[in-house]
Amino acid sequence: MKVIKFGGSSLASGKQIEKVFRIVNLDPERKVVVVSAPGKRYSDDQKVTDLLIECAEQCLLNRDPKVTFEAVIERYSSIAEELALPNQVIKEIEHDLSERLNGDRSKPDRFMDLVKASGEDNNAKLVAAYFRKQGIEAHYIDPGEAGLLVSDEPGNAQVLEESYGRLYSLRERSGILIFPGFFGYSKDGEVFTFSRSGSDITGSILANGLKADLYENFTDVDAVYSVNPFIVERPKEIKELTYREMRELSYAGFTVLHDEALVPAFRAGIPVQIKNTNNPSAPGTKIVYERDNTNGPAIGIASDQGFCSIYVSKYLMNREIGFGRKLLSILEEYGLSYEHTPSGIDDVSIILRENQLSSELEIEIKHRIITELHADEVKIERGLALIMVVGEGMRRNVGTMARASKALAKAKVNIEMINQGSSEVSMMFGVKEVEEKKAVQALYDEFFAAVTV
Ligand SMILES: Nc1ncnc2c1ncn2[C@@H]1O[C@H](COP(=O)(O)OP(=O)(O)O)[C@@H](O)[C@H]1O
Ligand SMILES: N[C@@H](CC(=O)OP(=O)(O)O)C(=O)O
Repeated sequence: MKVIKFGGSSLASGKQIEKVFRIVNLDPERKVVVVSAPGKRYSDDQKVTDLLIECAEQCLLNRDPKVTFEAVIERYSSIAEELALPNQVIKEIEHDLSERLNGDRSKPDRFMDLVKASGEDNNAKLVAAYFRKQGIEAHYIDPGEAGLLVSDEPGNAQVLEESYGRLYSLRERSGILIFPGFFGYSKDGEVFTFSRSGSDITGSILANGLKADLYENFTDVDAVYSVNPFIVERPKEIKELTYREMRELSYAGFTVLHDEALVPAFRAGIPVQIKNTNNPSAPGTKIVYERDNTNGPAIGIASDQGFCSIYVSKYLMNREIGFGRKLLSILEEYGLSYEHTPSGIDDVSIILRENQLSSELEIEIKHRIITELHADEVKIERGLALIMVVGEGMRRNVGTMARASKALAKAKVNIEMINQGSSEVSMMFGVKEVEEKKAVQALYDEFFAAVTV
């Protein structure tokens, strides 16, 4: 039995949903279909989830959401029209969304989640109606009834362990099960969504809960490429990679799969296959526990912008017990989360997402580190990009760091910081955002030019 998830790009129009129907029907093992909300039809189109967020924001500001509300309904209507679905389907969607928008707004975060979740919920109902119209037994599944329980963290929910056992009983249901992605229910029966792109997580949870043989994730690219195709032209496709490699890469910028979507499948030992809805015969990329290591030290290079570093130096820092703890507890007091902490004998850098650090907060934190920790120097640098070179092969190949730094030097990219992950499957380079493209290209040429991935 297989769980198959379709992303927003695969459900953006009636034509796309017809492809989804054909793909599901091609393989009788494809029983559980997880759907996202309709995504972009072309590059500057709007995702339904973004429209819903706008709608909820307008309500919270006591503004009339009419125009945005109509834009959402128009997206579903045009899909229904293409698929020749009865108007009743759209009437129900309209009714559902108005009810949500007229609901309790006293807890804005929860209100937002309830509205956001309607994107996938209503799309699942629409897709199920289409499958039935095509003569296939298909059922919309309510995640609450199915037992998908999550923590009550708005916009950032986590699955609760007991969900897995409950979801298993879905195996007994007949027909194709159309399950909305992106959200679950708290123990109090309220809707909470995962973080953005979280339908990938739903698919993985279901694969685990139902003990599926495979979790197929259908998107709009033929494979996971060794580097973001927007940075390097026609990069090499990855045929197979490990959970660990994919987790590092998705966390560091491979948006093709949510970085939290691997753990549930990994824990149950279920392989994940990435495939293209627009080209389903392409073999895609398989994510597995172990792979043959034939491609040299690196399998992929991911990068992302929007980081800053807090550099702290103090003579004899190495001898001061508790310095690191005190430093991190200052950040903790302000609720800041950090990504990396490369360190030397007398200095340490803390890398964090810069959108967490306003200029007022920057001044306050700097002041506290100097006065409370008696640091010699504190420097905050913004506009950094982090580049992650990832590969299980690094453990076996000597000199990978030397090759990477030499390639960056040759391209005249200044390395702001280096961090070798303790997992030994990744190394991180911090560079100025303006140098990101050049740096990624240089590393790609170094590690992939002569390699079959
Ligand atoms: N290394 C990579 N390999 C493949 N796609 C990538 C990579 N890095 C970023 N992407 C982007 O991920 C996109 C697919 O993910 P996403 O937009 O979330 O799709 P979906 O709508 O199917 O959920 C691709 O269109 C591509 O632009
Ligand atoms: N629709 C939600 C969840 C999701 O997973 O979407 P997509 O499959 O289009 O990335 C979002 O946009 O965040």
